[in-house]
Amino acid sequence: MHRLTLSQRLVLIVLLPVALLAGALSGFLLQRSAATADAALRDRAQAIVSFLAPAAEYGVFAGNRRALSALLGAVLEQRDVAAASIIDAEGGVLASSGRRSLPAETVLDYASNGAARIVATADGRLAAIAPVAISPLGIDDHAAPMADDPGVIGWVHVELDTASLAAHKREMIVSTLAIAALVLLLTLALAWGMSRAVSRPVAELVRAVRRISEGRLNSKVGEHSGIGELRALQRGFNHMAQAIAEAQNTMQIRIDEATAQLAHQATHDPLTGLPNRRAFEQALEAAVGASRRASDASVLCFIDLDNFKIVNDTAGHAAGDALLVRLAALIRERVRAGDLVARIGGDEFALILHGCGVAEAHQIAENLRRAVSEFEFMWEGARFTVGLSIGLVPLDGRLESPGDALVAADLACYGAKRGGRNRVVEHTTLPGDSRF
Ligand SMILES: Nc1nc2c(ncn2[C@@H]2O[C@H](COP(=O)(O)OP(=O)(O)OP(=O)(O)O)[C@@H](O)[C@H]2O)c(=O)[nH]1
Repeated sequence: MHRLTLSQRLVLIVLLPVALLAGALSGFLLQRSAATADAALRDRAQAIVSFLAPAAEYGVFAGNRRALSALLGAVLEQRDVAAASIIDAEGGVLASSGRRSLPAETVLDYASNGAARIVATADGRLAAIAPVAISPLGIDDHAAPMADDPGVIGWVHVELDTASLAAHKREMIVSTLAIAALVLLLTLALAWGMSRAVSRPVAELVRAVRRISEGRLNSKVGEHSGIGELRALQRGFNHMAQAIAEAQNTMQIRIDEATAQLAHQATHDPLTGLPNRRAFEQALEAAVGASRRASDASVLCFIDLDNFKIVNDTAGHAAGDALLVRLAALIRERVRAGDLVARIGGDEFALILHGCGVAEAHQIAENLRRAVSEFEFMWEGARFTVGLSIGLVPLDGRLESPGDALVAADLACYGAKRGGRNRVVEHTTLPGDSRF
């Protein structure tokens, strides 16, 4: 039973009681109708002999066999009458018609010992026996003659064939079973339709829940169930699935934003928004590698602000911060789109000028230096100017590592500081060289 599907269970729930009821009702009706048919046949047999006995009185009394035979001929024309006979009080057959099942002695036995007037014979007939009595009043329903009544002068006996009764019973059984089968078939069709109306939406919901649990959150079900409660369930499910999908989308967007923000924070300077030292070191490693592998030349510039500390000390840290932001933008505007500008320390910046010759790099660096030195920073009425000391190193494949490149650029910048600040100095010797 536990292996049955929902649909099969629903069909069984409806069909079982109906089948039991149909069986019980059919049995009851068949029994009742069989009993009624039996009783009707017995009544007919009784009625025939009750009519025949007084009619035969004169013939028996007079021994008029011809009249009695004519009487029996009329009786034999009655429906289902298979045989009839009239016997005298001693058992002598006065008239007989049809093929009798009960011999005269047996009829006399039944009659004389007062046994039932209606008996079933061995070959399936129904026999009715009635006395023929001399009575001025005839056969009286209220005072029927008894077997040992001296007025009894003979007996009439009629045998009814029960074949048509049996056929009638068979017809009853067949038609009752056919009606029961029809009722069961109709109930089955109805139960099947009902169970499908319930089980199909439920199965669809189960499939959708499974899809959602597998991560397919856009799963929906149809909202066209004919059953109101199920339709409400379908709508509710779709709203719920949509809410889950939207919550998931919102969450994913926030996760993506947070991830992007974290990635940006990991590689950018929060004050100026420029790539930070970490991003710069990665870019420098790539540039040095490219210069050594494919002679893909670049130029590294190490930039240190001149006299920046004065701004901090005079106008405060916030002023220093604001100046750093302005200078970062100023530098960014003056290099090419593909060049890298990074803030790698407090007042230190670095440039990687990709695919750039030394002469062009000098031009760019000089342009920057001039622009910064000409820039006047105003803060609360005070005016500040700063300069740039720039150390320039060609990444032409001769430097072995990013570390070497950075040391060389730092040294060149230091040279610019030593040379009086606000200038561009190119580093021309190699690491390992005694002058490096
Ligand atoms: N406002 C601000 N100041 C910073 C920041 N990071 C570093 N500094 C300051 O920048 C200054 C850098 O020192 P120095 O390079 O010696 O100052 P300088 O005046 O430029 O000296 P020279 O390079 O010799 O010209 C220090 O006073 C630091 O406190 C920052 O993020 N914001």
